[in-house]
Amino acid sequence: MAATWTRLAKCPTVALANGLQVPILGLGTSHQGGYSHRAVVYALRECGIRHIDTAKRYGCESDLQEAIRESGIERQELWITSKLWITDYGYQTTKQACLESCRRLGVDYLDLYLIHWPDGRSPTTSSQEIRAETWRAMEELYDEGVCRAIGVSNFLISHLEQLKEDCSIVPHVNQVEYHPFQRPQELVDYCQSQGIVFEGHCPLAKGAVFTDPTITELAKKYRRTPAQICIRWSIQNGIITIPKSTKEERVLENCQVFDFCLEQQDQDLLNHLTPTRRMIHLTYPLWNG
Ligand SMILES: NC(=O)C1=CN([C@@H]2O[C@H](COP(=O)(O)OP(=O)(O)OC[C@H]3O[C@@H](n4cnc5c(N)ncnc54)[C@H](OP(=O)(O)O)[C@@H]3O)[C@@H](O)[C@H]2O)C=CC1
Ligand SMILES: O=C1CO[C@H](CO)[C@@H](O)[C@@H]1O
Repeated sequence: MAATWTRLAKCPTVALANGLQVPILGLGTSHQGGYSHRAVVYALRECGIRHIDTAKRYGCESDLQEAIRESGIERQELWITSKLWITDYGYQTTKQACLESCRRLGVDYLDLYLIHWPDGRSPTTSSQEIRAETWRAMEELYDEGVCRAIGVSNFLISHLEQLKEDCSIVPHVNQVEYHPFQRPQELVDYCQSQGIVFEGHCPLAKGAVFTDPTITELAKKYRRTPAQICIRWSIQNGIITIPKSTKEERVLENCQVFDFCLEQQDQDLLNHLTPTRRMIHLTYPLWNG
């Protein structure tokens, strides 16, 4: 176990526009597939994970408080991201939802708070208006120090362009689906040009990439698993990645990605892979740029 910790202690970070450093590898905690207290404690205590991605929607913020407490890891050593769910969009509700997430997590600040999806739900206001109002509350949460960084998730270029008209703080992060089958390069480039850090979610495409012949061949070549190839690929592209597993042995496997390197030709292969399967969030464009 100590060896893994040593490797993760060297886990690179990605700098946000305000200078904060985000560990490039985090742990996802989506409700899909369930929550495992043991896996989270194991990730923190035994694997050296210091970055947790969660959301009100996942329903596990209170469980995470318990896992963090049990891990014994100090608050200031952790990077905790949570997200505002669509039913809370709006000025007052956003502020309240953030404080409630903090309370459930047992923290007095979040490292990063994201608007989970671009489309809020309100019968009376247009989405752009809701987003602007919501963002104003996010900016205040940032100014008040409740959130050390603020951002968005699943925003397309059009959403970011609209938000630009209304915001005084540019989102620090845009968290979007990113794996070898879904490579929104135009969006990645746009974010970079605006000083927005692009973060990848769903890095294993929930397992769909594991049977791809190119990925399985690379796994054989490097004597690694398909999951490790995908995680390493994201890291080598400089993209923050947050795989989730409820199994301790897989959490460990997903962390063992700092002791090998994909050759440039193999990185390029994955950067140009033709997806063999359509993935999640089907309402979104399929990117393979
Ligand atoms: N902002 C957003 O809208 C979204 C954010 N996210 C975030 O990204 C995180 C990761 O995405 P997620 O949707 O969970 O999916 P992932 O791409 O991380 O895949 C998770 C699935 O892969 C399995 N798995 C994990 N590691 C391995 C391994 N080494 N070998 C084989 N199978 C493995 C898991 O099963 P098992 O548990 O059995 O190991 C689980 O079924 C989320 O948990 C969430 O935090 C995700 C989707 C949308
Ligand atoms: O983060 C996520 C995980 O699951 C949700 C579905 O309930 C998604 O909407 C979301 O993007």
